[in-house]
Amino acid sequence: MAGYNLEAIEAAPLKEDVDIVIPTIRSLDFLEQWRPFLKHYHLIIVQDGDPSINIRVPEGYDYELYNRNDINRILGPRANCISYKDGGCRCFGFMVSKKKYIYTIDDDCFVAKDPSGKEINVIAQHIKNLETPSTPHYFNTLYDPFRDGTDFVRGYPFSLREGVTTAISHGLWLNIPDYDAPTQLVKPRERNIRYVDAVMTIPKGVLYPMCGMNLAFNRELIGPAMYFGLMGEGQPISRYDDMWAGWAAKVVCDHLGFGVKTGLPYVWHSKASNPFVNLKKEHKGLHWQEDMVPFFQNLRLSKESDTAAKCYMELSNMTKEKLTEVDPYFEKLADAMVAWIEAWEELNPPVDGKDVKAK
Ligand SMILES: O=c1ccn([C@@H]2O[C@H](COP(=O)(O)OP(=O)(O)O[C@H]3O[C@@H](CO)[C@H](O)[C@H]3O)[C@@H](O)[C@H]2O)c(=O)[nH]1
Ligand SMILES: [Mn+2]
Repeated sequence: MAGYNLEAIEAAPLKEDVDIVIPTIRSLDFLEQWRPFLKHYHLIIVQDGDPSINIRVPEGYDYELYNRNDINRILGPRANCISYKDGGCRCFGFMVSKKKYIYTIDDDCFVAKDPSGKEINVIAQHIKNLETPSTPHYFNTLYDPFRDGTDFVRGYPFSLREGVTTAISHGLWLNIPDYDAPTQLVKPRERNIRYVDAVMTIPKGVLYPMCGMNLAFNRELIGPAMYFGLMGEGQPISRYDDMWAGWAAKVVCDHLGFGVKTGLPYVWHSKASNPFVNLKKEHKGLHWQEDMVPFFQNLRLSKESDTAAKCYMELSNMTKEKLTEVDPYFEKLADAMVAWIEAWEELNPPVDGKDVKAK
């Protein structure tokens, strides 16, 4: 696609502009294998669970590490908005970063190979996805027209070919797919071995189940809407952290005129979490998603909400108003959403008194 120097994006991995956020309750040994691709980047590690455990960060990495004591110290009374004993604690890392882009990855994901056997540079592909426009208003049947060797197909209106700024790049997984507990239970041996060489824009008005395992986004544009909710210990729900963030961030992107892509790059997801444990953690979410998804599908944000933070405050009011009838938990979640935005704004004061506004 003319006008975008994809070679240059590949050669320059934007190391000054990207932070890598890793939530972990296990070990960081997986970083040994990632060294060729991740060693140039700054890591923000969010250690979940017992803060007295010392976790080892493999040699040579530049990193910040936060445990629960650090989160409590930095956020004070607002620390309650960060989940405990749930991968959703990763969003604390989004808040303390100062970079334009975030790449977040789970600690059981490894370097995947493309069908030619070449190791996949996840950051290079996510940056390509993010630095080229999305096309949410009309579907291109040859997928992302901004990739090398393809373009807009016949019948694609020229007025729409400029596209919109991309805010989210959702990458996929080989080996262990991101299934819910019931699907894991009935297909314990299923593995994803299908490498689909495609990136596509998720159309405007369409929601999707966003997985936090291999995800990149522009935190300047959409960071405040990437709240992974209030889940885990002390809450009636877990493992819907990324789902909540994905639904909210998509409606905010649609409202502000930003795009969301899904597809490449792949990671190799190594570990199947225990489906029985997952069922216990997820069962309320399995019921509530039948209400949460229509809630996000039907809501309309106001014209006055012209930044991600303002949209998110409006979403918090709507959550309280509409979802509390599903369960009183949603009132707590709505309050946590407000605390999240207040904490975000304290740690990320608007530059020159201004937030990033919609186009
Ligand atoms: O209490 C916890 C549990 C986990 N983590 C860290 O979060 C990620 C993902 O955890 P895990 O690999 O156990 O979960 P999966 O089922 O394979 O992954 C999917 O579930 C999602 C919902 O939480 C998650 O985003 C998906 O990728 C690992 O890094 C764990 O160490 C944690 O911090 N606290
Ligand atoms: Mn996993």
